[in-house]
Amino acid sequence: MSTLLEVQDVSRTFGATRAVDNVSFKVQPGELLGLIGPNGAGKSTLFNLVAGVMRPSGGQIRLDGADVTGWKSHEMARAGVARTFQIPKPYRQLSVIENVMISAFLRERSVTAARDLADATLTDLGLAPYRDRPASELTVGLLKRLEVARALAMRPKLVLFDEIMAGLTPTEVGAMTEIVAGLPARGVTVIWVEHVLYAIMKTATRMVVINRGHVIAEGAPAVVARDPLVVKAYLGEEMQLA
Ligand SMILES: Nc1ncnc2c1ncn2[C@@H]1O[C@H](COP(=O)(O)OP(=O)(O)OP(=O)(O)O)[C@@H](O)[C@H]1O
Repeated sequence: MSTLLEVQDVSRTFGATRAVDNVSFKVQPGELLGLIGPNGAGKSTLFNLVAGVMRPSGGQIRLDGADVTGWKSHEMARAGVARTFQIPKPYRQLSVIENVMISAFLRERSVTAARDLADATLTDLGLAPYRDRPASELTVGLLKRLEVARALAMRPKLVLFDEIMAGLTPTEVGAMTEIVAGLPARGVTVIWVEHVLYAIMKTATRMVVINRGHVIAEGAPAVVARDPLVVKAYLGEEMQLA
């Protein structure tokens, strides 16, 4: 199978800050890649670069073998890359279904087809009971789900999840973990930034760890959890994964 995403020697500077510094990694179709690291490590910047929100200062990004470096976010969305934001940004006055339909229109032209795709996505995410509520009435946990639904209704090949577990109760984390874990089987490859480590470490098929803009470790969750560099930079102590 050919590589889905290749990030090669990618950098992004903000003045004197090298937020992302010569980062390289590859993602294969069907992977669930966890991206972790301390606050300020460069994770969100990396997402912004892959999603076309920002241009890299250097390096190359390839999607399905094509050079997409510097593409804008709407071009990346059309090419199959969707993302969520750390702070959900729904259209608060619109209903849940309307919010998801806006994403569905990226793939569907008719209102009926967009509504069907949005309804199917809401059902998958357990949001069907809230279909006609204004987004402004949702709890934090449901807003996070809506954020995920909006990304998935774009029918992406690759989805970038940015801290979708933040603020969720343990029960909600469990339900969201199941949703994320089921995506590769449905043809959606995932890169997931998360500080809720027990959820990401048990779900990801591979981890990339960044610190100060650099990749400091890469590999299976159980291996990364014991890596001395990762322990020192981020974990504080070794993580035991069952
Ligand atoms: N728009 C910007 N302008 C200036 N500096 C920025 C900008 N965005 C990020 N930075 C800086 O780049 C570095 C990386 O930030 P980034 O938000 O990518 O880290 P992060 O790993 O996502 O952190 P967190 O886990 O807290 O979300 C930080 O030093 C940050 O202050």
